[in-house]
Amino acid sequence: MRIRLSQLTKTYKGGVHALKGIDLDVPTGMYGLLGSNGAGKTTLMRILAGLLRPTSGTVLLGGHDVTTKEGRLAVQRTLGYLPQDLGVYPDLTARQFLDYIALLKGIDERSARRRRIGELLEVVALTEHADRKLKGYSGGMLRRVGIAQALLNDPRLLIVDEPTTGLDPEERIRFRTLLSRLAGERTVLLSTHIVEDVAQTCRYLAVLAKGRLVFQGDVGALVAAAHRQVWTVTTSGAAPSTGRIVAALPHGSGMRYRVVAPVPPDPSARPAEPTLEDGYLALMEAAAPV
Ligand SMILES: Nc1ncnc2c1ncn2[C@@H]1O[C@H](COP(=O)(O)OP(=O)(O)OP(=O)(O)O)[C@@H](O)[C@H]1O
Repeated sequence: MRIRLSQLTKTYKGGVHALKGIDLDVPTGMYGLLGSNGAGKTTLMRILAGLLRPTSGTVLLGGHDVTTKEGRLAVQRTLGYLPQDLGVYPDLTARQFLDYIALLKGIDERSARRRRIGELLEVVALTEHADRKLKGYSGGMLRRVGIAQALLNDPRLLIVDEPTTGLDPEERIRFRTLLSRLAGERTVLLSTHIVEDVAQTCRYLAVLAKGRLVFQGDVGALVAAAHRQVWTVTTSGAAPSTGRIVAALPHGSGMRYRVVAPVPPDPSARPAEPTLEDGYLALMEAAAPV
């Protein structure tokens, strides 16, 4: 399902400008939305999910304008949302919890619910834990229950807000692989501040900084934008005084620094091959130099 945003703004009561004139076009497949804390990601996700009204602008999901009541109703059935803070009932088992959400989503027929929940427990690899109470689940397992509830209505658009925060490395990799598998013909919009999650799963991404869209395009273009902006500096110990240091490793009797800066941070600096993280940091550096 294609997403088209035009001139989208959100100003909260009290005057916080959370989104400032966003124009964005999201194709089908897995799409990353990167931004630091407070950049406006959750605000954007909640507007897309129809839970928050924008101050101005249009939001088209598969051609329906979700800023109108008719548009929201039209897309409700084709949208799945995993919020940052999904509340669960700890005394329910995963199967009971999913059954309860399926009822809320209007899957009235008991056998249809049972079948769908069985399928989804398989998809998220929780079948063997399905009859355990949620209070005994790890963070990663709870996140997978969250995905299962978002998939109950087989949505064409799946919105996931910072799903890997706080997960251990194995769970993070497992979770993002699951999201990639789900993408296929769906649009999966992954909002995160973890650059590696986007690098490993998305071909396209957008970057938000302080409510503004500062990049949209393919991952390769953001990496390429950091060309000749990433440097290796080897010193006897002292850190370079300009640029953003992204790594510092002991090297012989001194130190080797990796630095993101628009110009060489030191006469001895050598250009280094950029990664997506470097591209992201170079963009942030340009938006708000340290
Ligand atoms: N209900 C609200 N009322 C007033 N200001 C808000 C509200 N919700 C968010 N904000 C402000 O809007 C800005 C964007 O917040 P938002 O939660 O969308 O960012 P985010 O990128 O999701 O951040 P995080 O990664 O920390 O969740 C922040 O300055 C935040 O303090």
